[in-house]
Amino acid sequence: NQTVIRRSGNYKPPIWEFDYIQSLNSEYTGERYITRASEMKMQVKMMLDETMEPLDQLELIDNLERLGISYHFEDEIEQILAFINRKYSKSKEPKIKDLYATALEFRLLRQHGFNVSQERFDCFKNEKGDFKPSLCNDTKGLLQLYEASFLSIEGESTLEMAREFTIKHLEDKSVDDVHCDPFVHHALEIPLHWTIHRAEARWFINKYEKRPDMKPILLQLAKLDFNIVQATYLEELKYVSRWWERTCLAKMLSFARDRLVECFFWNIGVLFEPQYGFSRIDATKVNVFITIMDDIYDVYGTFEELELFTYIIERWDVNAIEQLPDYMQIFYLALNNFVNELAYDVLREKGIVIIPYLRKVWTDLCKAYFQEAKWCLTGYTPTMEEYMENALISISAHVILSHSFFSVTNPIEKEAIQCLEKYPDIVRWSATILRLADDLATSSDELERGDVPKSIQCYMNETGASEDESRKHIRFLICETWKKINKGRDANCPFSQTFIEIAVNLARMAQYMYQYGDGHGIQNHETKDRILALLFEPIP
Ligand SMILES: CC1(C)[C@@H]2CC[C@@]1(C)[C@@H](OP(=O)([O-])OP(=O)([O-])[O-])C2
Ligand SMILES: [Mg+2]
Ligand SMILES: [Mg+2]
Ligand SMILES: [Mg+2]
Ligand SMILES: [Mg+2]
Ligand SMILES: [Mg+2]
Repeated sequence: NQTVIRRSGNYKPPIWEFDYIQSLNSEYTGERYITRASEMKMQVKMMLDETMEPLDQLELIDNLERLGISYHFEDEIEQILAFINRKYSKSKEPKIKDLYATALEFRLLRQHGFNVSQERFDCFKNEKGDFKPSLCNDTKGLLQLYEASFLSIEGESTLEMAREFTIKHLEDKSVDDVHCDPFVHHALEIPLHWTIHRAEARWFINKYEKRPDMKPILLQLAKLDFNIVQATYLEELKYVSRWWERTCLAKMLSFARDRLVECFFWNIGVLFEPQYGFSRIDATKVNVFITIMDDIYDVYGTFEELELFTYIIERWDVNAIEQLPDYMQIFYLALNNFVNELAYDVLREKGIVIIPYLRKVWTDLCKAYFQEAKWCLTGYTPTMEEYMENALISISAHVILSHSFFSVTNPIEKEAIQCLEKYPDIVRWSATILRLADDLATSSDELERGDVPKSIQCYMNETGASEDESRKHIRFLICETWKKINKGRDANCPFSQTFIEIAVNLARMAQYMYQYGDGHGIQNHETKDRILALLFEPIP
């Protein structure tokens, strides 16, 4: 047979090898730490009960959330916020005029699903309807108004104006005064509403320690809980790393990205609560299979091989495996085994057969990949609409979220599956942010190596915009999609709050992973440092 020319992704080997991962141990797995943490949680529960002043309650809740320990006190927090929400709507006394308190209360209520109106900020506008310039001296208030503005939905002009007003004045501060409040730099990097819990906790714990009003019990519980949860993650990582080693897929498919730790890391952003360990392990396997399949289509497979592979996957015909080239045979069998194992666990625990649904999402993914391969082969640049219709599938969010849905949902209701199959809004919006954040970070390398034109290039081709203008437009689309996510929370799909949070966290994790370029494929030092801080190094 003629020599086949194959592209290469020039991917570097993994930073952390199997033996290193297996050598990792955390002291925080001991029973005594769990006991100690439970005692401290009781003290914090009492603190929540004894705090009566609304602003103190709001600040305590905000600190618990930023310290990463609010998930232990969800009921108490909901009760306090519901009371504050009821009280506000009834109270006759003049509304609080303090921007900091108003914005903090607004953000926390919106974050927890209370539909409070943006009109609360009208008292901070002048007769022209602009925010009073005098506010730009109130850094604390500006910061809270900035964070609150990211809870906006479409058409909320006051919050849109608040975002522009606060970004302008906060950027001026961070440029003028290098030693300005580290919270300003941190906020301008990523707004709170878009950050993942574990990353914010790791950063905020250090800052909280230096605060004059720091409460020692909160700091100690936050550190201990962070380290206990990290020890849980480490055991899961070692477990799934043994699975990965046993498959030998990294060796046999050496053209693909070997990124087990990164594939696991995605899941501490998406599904961080300790009790979801098995879901994180399965979700890591899903990410590993997607990453390899993506490289089979983007990098290594010849067009004929891809055509045959797509044909066989569409029929999910394991007997036809003989027709595939060796590297596709081993991959397909590994994927088939994984799908069957997951389906077996769900049948045993939840009494429902999910094989047809899993095969469908993998098939849809392959067809979307093959569509991109055809455009790449013919050199066709799709319109933005054509590209996005296909790229919302090829970014694999529906595969990731479908597996998570079956893993965390119990009982699994038929109408929820039917809603999931129709590619519901919450999945589409999460996919949109994942796709756009991915393209912003990975498209330059992908085009250099040879790949389908991505959203940036499609928009440039369609509108004549420059690359900078196109990237700005993509970032604008991410903001607009967040407004849909913010509104869509009370969508009438019968999904659990847990699943909706997972879908929203996938969007957050995408922006986090791609914040400084391709953190997944190129393994930039920011992602490496973050993995060390969140996964390997306990807080001292
Ligand atoms: C899990 C993922 C987010 C999905 C598959 C691997 C990824 C890290 C990313 O990889 P990429 O090559 O950038 O995907 P695409 O741009 O080729 O669709 C797309
Ligand atoms: Mg939760
Ligand atoms: Mg790719
Ligand atoms: Mg691809
Ligand atoms: Mg990409
Ligand atoms: Mg790629």
